[in-house]
Amino acid sequence: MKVLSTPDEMRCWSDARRRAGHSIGFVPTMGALHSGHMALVADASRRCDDVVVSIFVNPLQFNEAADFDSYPRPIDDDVAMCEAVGVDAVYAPTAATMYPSGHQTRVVPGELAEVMEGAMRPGHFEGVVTVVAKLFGAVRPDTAVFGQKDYQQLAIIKRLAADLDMGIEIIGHPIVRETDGLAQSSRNVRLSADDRRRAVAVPRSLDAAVAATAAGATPAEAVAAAEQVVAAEPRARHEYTVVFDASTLRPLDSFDEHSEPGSARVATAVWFDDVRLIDNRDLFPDD
Ligand SMILES: Nc1ncnc2c1ncn2[C@@H]1O[C@H](COP(=O)(O)OP(=O)(O)OP(=O)(O)O)[C@@H](O)[C@H]1O
Ligand SMILES: CC(C)(CO)[C@@H](O)C(=O)[O-]
Ligand code: BAL
Repeated sequence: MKVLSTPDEMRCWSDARRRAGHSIGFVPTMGALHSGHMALVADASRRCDDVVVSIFVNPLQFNEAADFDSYPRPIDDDVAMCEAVGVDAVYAPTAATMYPSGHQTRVVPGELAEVMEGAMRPGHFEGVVTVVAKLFGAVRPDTAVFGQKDYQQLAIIKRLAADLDMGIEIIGHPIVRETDGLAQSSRNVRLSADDRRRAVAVPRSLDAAVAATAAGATPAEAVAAAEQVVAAEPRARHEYTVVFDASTLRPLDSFDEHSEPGSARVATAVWFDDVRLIDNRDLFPDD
């Protein structure tokens, strides 16, 4: 497995693979890898001949300096994990390589970035879309796999690839959960043992929204059912719960045209101390 650290090295590797007739699958990450990331890698390797994983904690997408500083960075473990599952190349540039002095171009996302995470984290998606465009430019993948855990990010990146004619297939991989239902996330390691147990309130709140919807609730009632579960957990600080159209991400007032699987979702953000957890679910699951 190759570990590459500049865009030129990355492009050169990728061009050679493509000349050899290989297709390239790409999994962009910020490191602190867990089995959720490994599921994305497995997905990419089923679809493509070679798999590239990028590891870069992108300063441009952090709207809080403390969150950036405390983001876990176990780079040696991450590289070992990639090697163990047969990743072909890790792209791990430094911030100075990605954003050398004089770097000034930004990619601006559209309306999809204005709600939920975009409303709560000003500038976040401009940072995400800019770095993903740069990573795509260095890796030049045929296919890129993103997690549905960051559902809004996935929708925005699908638009990025389509709107900028990138010719890259964007795949959304289902959320990988711990046995108690908590979505796997790099930030989970920052929860205390007690908060980790209590954090199950986050997926349970989404379960409550799904159950309420199945019982005929309106979107507002489904949100209230979810919020009630979080409110019952004294260590949790609720930030938002939204029921939205799965394609446009617009909040829903009614389910009149949204009763099919995949048509409407619920998303939430909840804090435990200084750790912010996000999660989302299909409101009309077909299982
Ligand atoms: N539990 C999961 N299931 C599916 N995909 C996931 C999961 N966790 C992360 N991903 C995906 O992995 C990719 C890289 O995410 P990232 O490196 O930010 O990890 P993370 O666990 O989401 O960390 P955090 O949310 O704490 O920043 C993203 O496409 C993300 O959606
Ligand atoms: C896509 C991404 C790697 C861009 O930094 C990041 O937002 C993430 O890990 O989801
Ligand atoms: N996985 C989302 C990246 C972020 O929280 O910045």
